Formats: sequence, C-alpha cells, structure tokens
Amino acid sequence: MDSVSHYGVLIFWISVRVALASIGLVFLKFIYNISPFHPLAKYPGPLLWRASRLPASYHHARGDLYQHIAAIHAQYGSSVRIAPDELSFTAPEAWPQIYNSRPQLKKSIYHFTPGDRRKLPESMIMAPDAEHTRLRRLTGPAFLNAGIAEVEPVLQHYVDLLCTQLANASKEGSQNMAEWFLWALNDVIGQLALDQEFQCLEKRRMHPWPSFLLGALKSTAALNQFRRFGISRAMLKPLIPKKVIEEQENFLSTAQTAVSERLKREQDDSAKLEAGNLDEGQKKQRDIVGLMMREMKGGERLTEAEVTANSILIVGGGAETTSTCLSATLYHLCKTPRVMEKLRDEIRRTFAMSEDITIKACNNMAYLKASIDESLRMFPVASFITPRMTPKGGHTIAGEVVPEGTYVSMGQWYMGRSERFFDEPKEFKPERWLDSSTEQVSGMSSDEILRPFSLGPRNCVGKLLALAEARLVTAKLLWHFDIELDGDHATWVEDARFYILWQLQPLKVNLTPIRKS
Ligand code: HEM
Repeated sequence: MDSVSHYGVLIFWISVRVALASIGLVFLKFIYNISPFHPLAKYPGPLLWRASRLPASYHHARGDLYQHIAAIHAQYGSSVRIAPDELSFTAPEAWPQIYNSRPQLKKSIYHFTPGDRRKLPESMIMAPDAEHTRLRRLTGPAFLNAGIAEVEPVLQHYVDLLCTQLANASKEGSQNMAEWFLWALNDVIGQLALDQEFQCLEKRRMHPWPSFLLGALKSTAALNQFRRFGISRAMLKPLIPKKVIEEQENFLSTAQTAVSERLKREQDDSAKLEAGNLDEGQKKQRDIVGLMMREMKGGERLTEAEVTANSILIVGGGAETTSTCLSATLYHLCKTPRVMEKLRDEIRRTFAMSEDITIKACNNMAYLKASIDESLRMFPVASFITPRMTPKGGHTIAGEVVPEGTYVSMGQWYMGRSERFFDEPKEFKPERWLDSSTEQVSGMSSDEILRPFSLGPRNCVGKLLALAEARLVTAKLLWHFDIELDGDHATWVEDARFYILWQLQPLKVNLTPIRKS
C-alpha cells in the first residue's frame, strides 16, 4: 500500500470514529435530557420533545408548532416542557412574570433574527433594552389615539377603496377575503410607513415589497431552526438562491430611498412653513413616518437610519397581523349567524351613511369591539409570542423557580380555547367580553386570561392602530354587504400555518352589496 492510500484509510477510520463518538454524545445528551438529573425534569411533556429540540424545530418550520403546544398542554397540564430547554405556561399569573418583569427577561434570538447592524440599526423588536426604551419613547406617540386620528384619512381612503373594489369584484363570483384584507392592509401600511402607494387593491395583487417581506419571514422561521443547531446564516448562505439575496438587497435599498425621500419632503415642508410659503393644510397627509420624526422635548429625535429600520419592521408586522385578525373575525361571524345578524343590525342602525363610520364612532360600539376581542380569543394572531430566557439564578414563574437559561412563553392558542378558562370555548360569543368584570369559569375576566398584544415594555406598539383598523374595516364591510361563506371551510382554522406570521387558507365568501334607501 503506498503512503497516499495509507493516509486515506487512516482519515476514513478517524472520520468514522469521530462520527460514532458524536452520535454517542448526542445519544447521551438525549438520555440526560430525559433523566431525573436534568434541571427541568419535573416539568412534564412528550418524551421525544423533552429529549431533543428536533420535534419543536420541525413543527416550527412547518408552521404548526402552536397546535402541538396546545395539544401538549391539553395532555400534560399548565406548565409543560416543549423542548429540552424550553417551557410553555398557561397559568395567567405567568403573563407578567414572563413579559413584564423588571429587569426584563431577554428575548430568544431564534424567533425574530437580530438584524445586520452593518446595514441598518436594530429595529425596536430586537433592540437591547436601553436602545429599545429610547425607540419606544420616540415612536410611541405616533401610535397613540391622537396619532391615529391624524392618519385616519389614509385608513378611510383605503377602506372605502376596498368596499368599492369588492362591490365590482362581487359580480364575478365569490371572493377570497384573506387576500383582499392583505391587499387593503398592505396599501394602508405602505402609505403610512414608507410613503408608497402599493396599489394592491387597485391592481388586485400583492406589491413585490410586502410579498418579499412575507416570504422572508416564512423562510426565517426555518432558517432559525438551523441556527439552533449551530448552523449559522453565513454557513447557509451558499444554499440561499442568488435571486433571494438580490431581492433582499434590492428591497433594503429601495426602502432606504423611499424613507430618505419622505424625510426630505418633511424638511422641505418645514422650511416652507417657517418661511410662510406653505400653510398646514397644504402639507401632504400625515403618516407614521412624519409622526415618528417629530422632535421630542429636549431636541431628541430618530435618525434617518432608525426611521428606515422601524418603518421596515412596521411594513412587515403591521399588515399581515391585522388582516389575519380580520379574516378570522369574518370567518367566525359567517359561521355564527346569530352574532353576524346582531352585529350587522347594530352597525346599520347606528350609521345612516358610510361616511358616519369613523374610528371614534366605532370605538363607541361595544358589540363590535367585543366581536373583535372574541375573534382574537379564538384565533390569537400572536399565537406564539417570542419566548424569553430566564436570567442567572433562575426566575419564579407560576409558583416555581425556573432554572436559568430556560426559554419560556405562554400557550395562548390553548388558553383561548380551553374549558379550563372559558365556558363553551368553541362558541363565538362576543357577549363574554361585554362586561370585562364578568368572570369566566376560571374566576378571572377574559382580558386577564388573554394578552393578544402581549404586555409590558415590549408589548405591541401598534395595538390601538390594529384595533382601530379591524373595527373600521369590519363595520364598513357589514354596512355595505351581506356576506356568507362560499362552502363550509370546515378545516379553515386547523389548516392555518403560523411561522412568524400567518399563512391562511383562502376565505371564500359571497358578497351582496346592500342598496341603501
Ligand atoms: C391584530 C393585530 C396585531 C397583533 C395581535 C399584534 C401582536 C403583537 C405582539 C404579541 C407583539 C410582541 C412581540 C414580541 O414579544 O416579540 C407585537 C409587537 C409589535 N407590533 Fe404588533 N400586533 C398587531 C398589529 C400591529 C400593527 C398594526 C402594527 C403597526 C402598524 C404593529 C407593530 C408592532 C411592533 C413595531 C412591535 C414591536 C414592539 C416592540 O418591540 O417594542 N403590530 N405585536
């Protein structure tokens, strides 16, 4: 045997031994994970899920993890182990312990991926605490009721366009409302956060930008699972098609240009205003970018790069979320004729004209508000809120000290649908929200049990806007149309997939425009 082939054989055997040793180590790790010596041994859960991260990662990438977590809670109770180092809770007292503790628990880096700081600063969703506090202080006012009132004309414009377009499209047959809601909400958010007319409603198609963002978020869910096993994004880069990388860079630079142009206009307008060459009425309509740019007392304001990073976040997170909430609301209304009739009658009785339907007026409609809340109970858009990690020394959750380094989250999908918390949980009953002091079977009120927008300093900054949009769109739709499902959509809820955002099955409805006398 010559020396080359000798070394070849040697390398082969070393590789085999290293591979066998690695498999042995992994196997030993599995055994340790399920042994009574593991720090999380007292938390129950399915054997394979306790032994390895693989089942949770696989189902996260498939989009049905939330359903499995619910099934695990149903079988094993309120504090369960869903991976070797991860727990899920359903005791409502755990909400503030996880999401509103001081100091804050760190967010998992495997849900949203931290951004590439060489290109843009971190947006608020993954910014470290001190940076996050500053970003929330500066962006927060844009999302309060006063800010929303300023951008209402944009919302009204697109909701009216949605109704006009639907009136035409309804002549062609049933319509997929999951798609129409996505188009409408993307038009709104494109205008508010990037000053762009996406024209999704007009052209009846998604604009490439939100479409790219939705696709990217879906693949992020899968890529993040590789990262958990030590396979970094850089290592996976050769596997990502060149087209996707180009699209990503293209998107980033066009978003940067869009925000730059918008900010330049703001400066030009301000200069003209100061010089007396423009009055307030001539300024272009308000948007979130403009509101975010407002200077705070003390001269503090966001930088252009910070506005861009957060505008991209808002385009990614501000449309699909509300449109999923709208689809789920319409689905449950169609499936529950008693509620549909009651809500429709209330809306048509209250408003003589479509123009009377304003955000403020909708906020006074108790049954409308309760219907949206009930929809978020049965279909919590944030079905799996970013897990947090317990700090050094551990952290008390649901009466037990959870060891340090454990990922923890709430099983919200299960909680909303559980008999442990709600009477007749399968019934779509807005009435259960009408008096917030009404106790559910658990002895708590509905809004103590569920937190669809999370809580604490990192809760949803867009909560009021999302609720305003959902109420306005629902009210205008039911004012203009009689609506019923086309087909029974028996597994519409079960077939929905949650990655970081939702992918819904088509929601086909027949719309009959109402002639108003
Ligand atoms: C029904 C609709 C919505 C639901 C259920 C929802 C839910 C949530 C939840 C649970 C979080 C916390 C995520 C975490 O802990 O990582 C969040 C964060 C956030 N949401 Fe929403 N959201 C909705 C609509 C919106 C809208 C319309 C906007 C903006 C226009 C928005 C913007 C944001 C932003 C910027 C954050 C990050 C906040 C921070 O980290 O401080 N959301 N949302």
